[in-house]
Amino acid sequence: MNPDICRERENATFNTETLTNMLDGSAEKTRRRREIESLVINDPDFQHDDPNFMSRSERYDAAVKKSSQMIMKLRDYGISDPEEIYFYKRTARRTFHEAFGLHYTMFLPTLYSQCTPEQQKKWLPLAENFKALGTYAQTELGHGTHIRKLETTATYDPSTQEFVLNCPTVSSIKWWPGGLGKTSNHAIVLAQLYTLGKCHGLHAFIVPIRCMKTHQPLPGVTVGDIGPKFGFEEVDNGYLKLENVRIPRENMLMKYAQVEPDGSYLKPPSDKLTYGTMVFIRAMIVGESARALSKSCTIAIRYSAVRHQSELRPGEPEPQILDYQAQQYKLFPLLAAAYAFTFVGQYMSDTYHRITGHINQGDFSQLPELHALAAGLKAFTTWTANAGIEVCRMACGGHGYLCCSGLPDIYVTFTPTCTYEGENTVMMLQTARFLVKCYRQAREGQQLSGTVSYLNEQQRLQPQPVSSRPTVVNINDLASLVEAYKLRAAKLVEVAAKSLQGELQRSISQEDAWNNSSIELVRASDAHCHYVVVELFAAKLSEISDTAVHSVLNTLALLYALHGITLNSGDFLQLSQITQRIKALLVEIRPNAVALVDSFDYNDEMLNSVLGRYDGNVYESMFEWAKRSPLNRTEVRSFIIFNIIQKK
Ligand SMILES: CCCCC/C=C\C/C=C\C/C=C\CCCCC(=O)SCCNC(=O)CCNC(=O)[C@H](O)C(C)(C)COP(=O)(O)OP(=O)(O)OC[C@H]1O[C@@H](n2cnc3c(N)ncnc32)[C@H](O)[C@@H]1OP(=O)(O)O
Ligand SMILES: Cc1cc2nc3c(=O)[nH]c(=O)nc-3n(C[C@H](O)[C@H](O)[C@H](O)COP(=O)(O)OP(=O)(O)OC[C@H]3O[C@@H](n4cnc5c(N)ncnc54)[C@H](O)[C@@H]3O)c2cc1C
Repeated sequence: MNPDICRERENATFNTETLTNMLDGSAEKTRRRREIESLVINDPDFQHDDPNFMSRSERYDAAVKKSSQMIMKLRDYGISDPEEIYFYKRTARRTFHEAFGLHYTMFLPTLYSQCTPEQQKKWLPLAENFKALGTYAQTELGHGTHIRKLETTATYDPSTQEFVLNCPTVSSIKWWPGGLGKTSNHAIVLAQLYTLGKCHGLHAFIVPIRCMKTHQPLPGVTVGDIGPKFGFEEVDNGYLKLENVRIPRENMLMKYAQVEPDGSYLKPPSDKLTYGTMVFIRAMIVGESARALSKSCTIAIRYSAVRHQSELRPGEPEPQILDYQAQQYKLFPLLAAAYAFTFVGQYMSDTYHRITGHINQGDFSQLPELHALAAGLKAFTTWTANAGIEVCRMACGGHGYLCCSGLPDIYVTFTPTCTYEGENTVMMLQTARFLVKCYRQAREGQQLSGTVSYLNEQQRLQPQPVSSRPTVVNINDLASLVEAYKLRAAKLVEVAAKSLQGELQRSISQEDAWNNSSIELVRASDAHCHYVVVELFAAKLSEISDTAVHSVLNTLALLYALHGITLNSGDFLQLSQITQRIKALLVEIRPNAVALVDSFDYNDEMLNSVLGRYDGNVYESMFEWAKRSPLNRTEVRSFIIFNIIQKK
């Protein structure tokens, strides 16, 4: 064990196991999670070479093999709890996505949430036994964001009681769905529904695309892989062109909207229920932001504890780079954000399941807030985590740029979360739409609830415009900082609403007024989400009984809130002593930095990083890894070329 990393662990002021148990929910949950992870770690079937040493085709084949092995092994172990399946798979996946990812994350959830009981009876056994292997095909070459303008059509033929699916133009070709290119034999296809000559908008259809026996594309189906990407190399994101493909009427997901045999259309209680799967994934991505950022912090902070470089004081030995204030200022606010997003991810998942429970009982009243919260937090956390992963990579110097550091793979796998499942700017504008509506309701005296109730509060406190009020902050008191973030959010929502109002008074259209206020609208959503994150971090602290853990997390929460103020100092009254306070907090966190990342409890296999190894033996591991590179399988590779050059 590297002596530096040993010393770091000896200096910690709290028990990492206590914090790990808190993050898992209990000591028993930690035990069970580790037990499941060890099933993968000790399984020779999952000991394979680094995918970075493979070609794209080899990576895809290996991913399909791993997905298949996981299915069989989970069955053999009798593991069926979704959370335990997730622990097993994320250990086996390491940093990468799996070939059957879309089947689990979107195809199955769509069947669960949008099929009638009769349709579930038919499709769930097929899908749960992987006979029907599916994806979610919504995006087209011409449209990803603006889904009301998707062009694929599903036209009902009452004479045969079938839907005829068509991609009428090149821009209507389905493009991007994960697992579509080579893996899936079915797809949930989002298409404009036409019946009795009328268009009823976007609906979901189960479309067979490959023969379940031969896996050959079915008649009228053109399908394939869209080619190499920035990352996701083991995933066959694909294209799908449908030409007069007929499916039975019963293949339209009819839990909310129906087409009768004669073609008559029965509309849903809300036309946004078709968008439900997207809300689910957005809500889940918040937790993914926490995991990607916490893994990156684990790697960068452990490496910074064992890396010695330069000279702090002449004549002294080279210090650990973690002792540089600049290195701490890079990494510790990200460590604080990783903990904040861990708690927000738990809150978002709980809120999603609570509200969808009400929706399943027919109460749709909280759907707007769920959509706004999931959209905003997905954008806010992925933008922060995306940038943070890059900071962690660069904080590791040249070795961070090596694939064996794990950081490039974390980055290229995580970065599309800022785009897929709702492009982040678009999502922030969706949240802003909800905030402006709530602001107007508060102005009219309506009582708001949930995460926007502060808009009432600000109205009651003082009738004068919120934006004119100074932000007075006690920088050592988290409650005071939460109030500052609340006031900032209220201010920026008011500024956005007033910008809209001002635009409208110039008698331009609502749409142009909206577009001309987009900057204020996005900033209002960002401030709202930032307040929600700070508020939830503070609320979590009140649940922690262990004083040592409470103290170290309180320090992190203060750092997260104060650092956020310096990043947005224009919105807060710039408090000169904030920087000094931040420096003092960095010093307070320093002795606990490694223990705090240890508490995330990532085993080396999942971390997949020679820089972030638990034992800190970095250099030896880097050299061993490099020697396994395919280019090193022969001592000489281009001798012929050198020969030609030398002969000239
Ligand atoms: C099983 C374990 C799972 C674990 C998973 C964990 C993590 C996940 C990790 C990885 C996932 C792996 C792969 C994922 C791959 C990615 C897959 C995809 O990308 S699928 C495609 C995603 N595409 C999109 O997200 C499209 C984005 N665009 C839209 O959603 C819409 O076009 C829009 C921007 C929202 C605009 O819609 P529309 O034009 O219809 O609406 P507006 O006119 O703006 O507003 C009208 C009204 O509707 C409300 N609303 C909009 N959307 C929703 C919604 N989803 N739910 C509820 N309500 C909605 C909106 O608020 C307005 O209301 P009001 O103001 O009251 O009028
Ligand atoms: C790795 C990956 C996996 C994917 N998997 C799937 C999948 O499985 N199934 C599927 O259906 N799709 C999938 N997608 C597609 C994804 O959902 C879309 O790319 C995403 O919804 C963004 O849409 P777009 O590509 O059309 O971007 P665009 O909307 O064209 O975005 C381009 C720019 O336009 C801006 N913009 C667009 N509209 C507005 C507006 N109203 N106001 C202000 N600015 C605006 C955006 O902010 C952005 O800056 C995947 C994409 C990726 C990268």
